[in-house]
Amino acid sequence: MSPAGQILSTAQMRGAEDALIAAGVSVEALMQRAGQGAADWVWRMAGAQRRVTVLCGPGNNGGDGWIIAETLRQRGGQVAVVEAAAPRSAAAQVAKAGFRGAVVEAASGDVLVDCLYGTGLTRGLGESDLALLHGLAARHAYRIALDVPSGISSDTGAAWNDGLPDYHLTIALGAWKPAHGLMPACAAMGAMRLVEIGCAAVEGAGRWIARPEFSAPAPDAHKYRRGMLGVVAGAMSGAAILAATSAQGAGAGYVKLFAHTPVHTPPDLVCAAPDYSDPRLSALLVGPGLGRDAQGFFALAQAVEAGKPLVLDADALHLLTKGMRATIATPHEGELAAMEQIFGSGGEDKITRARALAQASGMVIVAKGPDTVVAAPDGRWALAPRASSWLSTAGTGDVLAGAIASRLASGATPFDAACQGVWLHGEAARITPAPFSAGELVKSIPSAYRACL
Ligand SMILES: NC(=O)C1=CN([C@@H]2O[C@H](COP(=O)(O)OP(=O)(O)OC[C@H]3O[C@@H](n4cnc5c(N)ncnc54)[C@H](OP(=O)(O)O)[C@@H]3O)[C@@H](O)[C@H]2O)[C@@H](O)CC1
Ligand SMILES: [K+]
Repeated sequence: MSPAGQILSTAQMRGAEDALIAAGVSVEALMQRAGQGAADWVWRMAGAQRRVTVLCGPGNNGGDGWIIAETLRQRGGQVAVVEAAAPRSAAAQVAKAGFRGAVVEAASGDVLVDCLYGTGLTRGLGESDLALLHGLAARHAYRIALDVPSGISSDTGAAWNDGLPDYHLTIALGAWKPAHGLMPACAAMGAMRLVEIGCAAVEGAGRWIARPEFSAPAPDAHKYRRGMLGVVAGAMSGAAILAATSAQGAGAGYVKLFAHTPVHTPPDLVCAAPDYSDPRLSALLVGPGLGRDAQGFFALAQAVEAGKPLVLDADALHLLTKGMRATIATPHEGELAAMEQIFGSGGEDKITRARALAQASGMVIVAKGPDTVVAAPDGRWALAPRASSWLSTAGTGDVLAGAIASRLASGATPFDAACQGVWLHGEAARITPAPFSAGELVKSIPSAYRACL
């Protein structure tokens, strides 16, 4: 994997930095790279006209701040430093010694650069740090967080303190961190930019879900070769029809609705009684609108028995039993908790939880929500880029499940199918005029697909 998009925990980031240091790069040189790269972004926002205040804490995040301040000063920027605490590390002390500008007690200005704490924060901010941060945040209209906003856990995205300021820009250093994609932290980060410092690819790193690349069907393609998906309908057939419509737009050549009683479907969607013996059937989706009664359980058990690549969503995730094998599951928070009960897994944050559940269940887990995590049983994991908050409406999960199942039926590996479906869903939301219903969202799936050709 390329190091460019990798997402590293604090421990992995330290390892990557240690590897650079072992290869002969000094900590001071790394700090210069990080600080100067960040200063470029601050300069883009502030230029020479706007007054910049850099808040420097005791660690290397503060060290970066001193370098940012000096870099801006040398370019002719108006910059002052507020020193929350004296630097503790040798590199940060060198950085401070290199600053030739003004150090002030309290400041107002146009742009605040928060370099109070970065990845080394181990507990909540104390009262004086909080008061300083709040006061400065209130007196600066534009706020930039360096690496991560001070007061949040870089590994989990949790806030150590209540009521932390929000930011217009967050500049990640060296690599992305889990907090850049996890709630609640990522909601307060504004735009996000990365400054590279030369880290190599790290084993076990996460990655961002990126736009997939698809190609037009081969000249001799036919509907079965492009993938045939069966969507199992249950008590509420509307949800299954929505998922099936999404699947039709996401690449599968043939989508069939399996219903025990005839359902009125659009003209291009075939409805038939469940028959899983067709060897051309390449994947199944069960769960949207299934119902949680005995009939729902029977339909789920039948689908599992078919032994096809299988996507589980919604009610199927509540009916699931430990022995049932499936390929991909797409739980929201409540369904994730229900699955954790079934498989006996858990964890502190969403990435850990999704990875633990993937390992315990043997399925690719799409832990969906405002911060969607995809995790595979082999340890791979990925985060979805921030998606439209208008997705918080009924039926959008059915659209997602349909898109993922369609990619699986089309021949993508389970992990890729999950990531591709998540991307198509996010892109469809981006291009659909808001506010939208799930029915409007699903109409944008083909356009999202087209963006990948
Ligand atoms: N290493 C490198 O090569 C590079 C690192 N880079 C930069 O370094 C940052 C990570 O640096 P860091 O590890 O020094 O952590 P950082 O968050 O600045 O401060 C930790 C200090 O604060 C203290 N402390 C912790 N919590 C506290 C609290 N609540 N209240 C009070 N004190 C608290 C803690 O000491 P403690 O009290 O826990 O013993 C420690 O002294 C990273 O985000 C990036 O900006 C880049 O320049 C690239 C090169
Ligand atoms: K910070």
